[in-house]
Amino acid sequence: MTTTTEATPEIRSFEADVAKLLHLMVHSVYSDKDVFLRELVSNAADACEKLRYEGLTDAGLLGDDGQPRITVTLDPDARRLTIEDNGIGMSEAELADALGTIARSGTKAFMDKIAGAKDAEGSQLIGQFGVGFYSAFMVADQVEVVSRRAGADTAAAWLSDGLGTYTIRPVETTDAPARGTRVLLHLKEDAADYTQSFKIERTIKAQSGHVPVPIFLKEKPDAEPKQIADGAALWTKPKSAITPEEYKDFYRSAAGQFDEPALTLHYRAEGLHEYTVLAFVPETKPFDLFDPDRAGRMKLYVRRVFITDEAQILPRYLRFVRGLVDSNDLPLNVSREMIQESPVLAAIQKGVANRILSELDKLSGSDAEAYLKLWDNFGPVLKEGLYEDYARRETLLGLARFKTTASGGEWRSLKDYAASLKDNQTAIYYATGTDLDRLATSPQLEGFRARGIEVLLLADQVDSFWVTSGVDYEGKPFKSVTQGLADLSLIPLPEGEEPAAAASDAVNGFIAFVKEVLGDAVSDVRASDRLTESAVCLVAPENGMDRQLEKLLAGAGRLDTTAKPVLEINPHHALVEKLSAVESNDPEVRADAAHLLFDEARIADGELPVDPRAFSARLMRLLERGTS
Ligand SMILES: Nc1ncnc2c1ncn2[C@@H]1O[C@H](COP(=O)(O)OP(=O)(O)OP(=O)(O)O)[C@@H](O)[C@H]1O
Repeated sequence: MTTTTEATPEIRSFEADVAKLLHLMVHSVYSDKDVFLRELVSNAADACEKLRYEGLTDAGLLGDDGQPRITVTLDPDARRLTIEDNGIGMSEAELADALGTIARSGTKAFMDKIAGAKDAEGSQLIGQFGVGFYSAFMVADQVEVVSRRAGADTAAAWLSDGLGTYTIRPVETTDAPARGTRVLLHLKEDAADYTQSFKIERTIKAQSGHVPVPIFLKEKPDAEPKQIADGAALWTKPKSAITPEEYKDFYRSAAGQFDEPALTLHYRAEGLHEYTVLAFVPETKPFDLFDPDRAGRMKLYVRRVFITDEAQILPRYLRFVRGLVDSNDLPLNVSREMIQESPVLAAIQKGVANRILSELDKLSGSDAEAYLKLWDNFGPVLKEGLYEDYARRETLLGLARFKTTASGGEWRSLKDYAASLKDNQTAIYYATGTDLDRLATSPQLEGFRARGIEVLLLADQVDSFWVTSGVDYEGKPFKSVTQGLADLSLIPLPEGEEPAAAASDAVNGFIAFVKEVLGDAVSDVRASDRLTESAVCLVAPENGMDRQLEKLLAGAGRLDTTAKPVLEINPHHALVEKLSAVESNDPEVRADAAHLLFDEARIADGELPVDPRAFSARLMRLLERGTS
């Protein structure tokens, strides 16, 4: 065995984000500093699991120490706390890479959040962003990490006071764990109680009692280690032997969440394939929910050996589900790459996704309030499945809930909607936009309201995509209220109400005039049957793209050209009737009015006038006329 020579430690700076994060972490006063222990124990357990996995193909890595173990050692006299594992360990390069940067995406978002977060939220955030290790600096003013990678004959030490720089140096292997990592915390004065054994034992049992690696505690450096957690994987125990509290603790330590699970699912699948599932739906939104990679975090185990958390066990629209699947059938020595191809994994993926959706469905029936809360959090993500997962579309449509013009702010299902269809109603109508309140008052809805036709108000970005993907519900297509002709005349008005008379010749003449004036700016100008109060609105041409989707795609630079809208004019609006009566030999007023009506319709849609300067000149001209 060779040992390394003493060298001057090299001083390195933290990546800018780490330095900022450390500053935030140390200077925010979290009420719950205990999280650091959960993070370090969880890293130690991960390291043991990684070794267990690599040991499958390279038994030599385990040497004569095949039992994974985490040892926490207290030293009250020196005010020190050490967490040591005999896991995979880190080489010098890995140390610098893992403990000088932040690997995960979304760090910027995290920083913004944590800067404004309240105490409890702050500690919740730490685990979710893969910044767990740095939480050590909440309680320590110096942290030393000595590590020796499994199978390596060198060891290295990382040292930092968390103030912007760290050093890395090679150390003698005799000063390092025989294998794995030792994290030594020089505790701050006000964190001295983390050397009290009862406190550490209680905290570890509560936070990390169910990690699949046994944990030992040494009250003093020379004390006998005492086992405080058995490392028995919680999911292998029968359901009846697990308390809700134990599930919750496991969820928190495994998922890095600090809330309660909104739904806990624990079952064993038997038959063709045998596997155990322990999955949780969080009560609050994890912060990586809308990360661009949309990666799930379900872990895959094979007979209690952690294999990977990148197997994408669940479809991406279920990425908010946390937990694990432990398979009995996959070969233990399967490579991570091969797993993706495995028919066993495909069967697991199918089975688990179906089961989760059916549990959600059950919950919607048994506890509507809990379900709606869950929908409130994850509905926008689940709806991605409507255009990504054709096979489960019907199930997902059944799970979907909507705010509608008839729901008074509550959620409605499509079943509710279908039950209140009007006579002759052949489509499910919807309006898309970015803001629910604005949507509810959009002029395009007026005619539908007048006939008591319910309209789904879709304010999530994803809505524009699934509604235009050829979806239907019980044979009824989804149709935008801003698209094509409304055809409302076929649907009877409420009793006692008369349909509006046909547009007068003067109005028809005015509409033709507006069309001529606007020319190429619109694809058509026509009398509207969807307006009852407003004078004008814009809709998409019959076969045009939904206007909201068009705006989204154009905004993202994914459309070269956009369709010209149709300007619909309410033929019974008092202003329209008056304008129609303006002498046609006063073309200037009528032309100004035509442009202003078009601009007004654009403004109601949240857009700017075509030419803001011309708009204001026309408005001034008309106001002057009106007041002179
Ligand atoms: N005890 C350890 N043994 C081996 N590697 C470790 C250990 N502790 C930390 N690391 C390495 O440092 C990296 C950063 O750790 P950190 O706790 O900051 O984030 P993470 O564990 O990746 O994410 P999360 O906290 O969300 O689980 C880890 O990914 C791992 O590679």
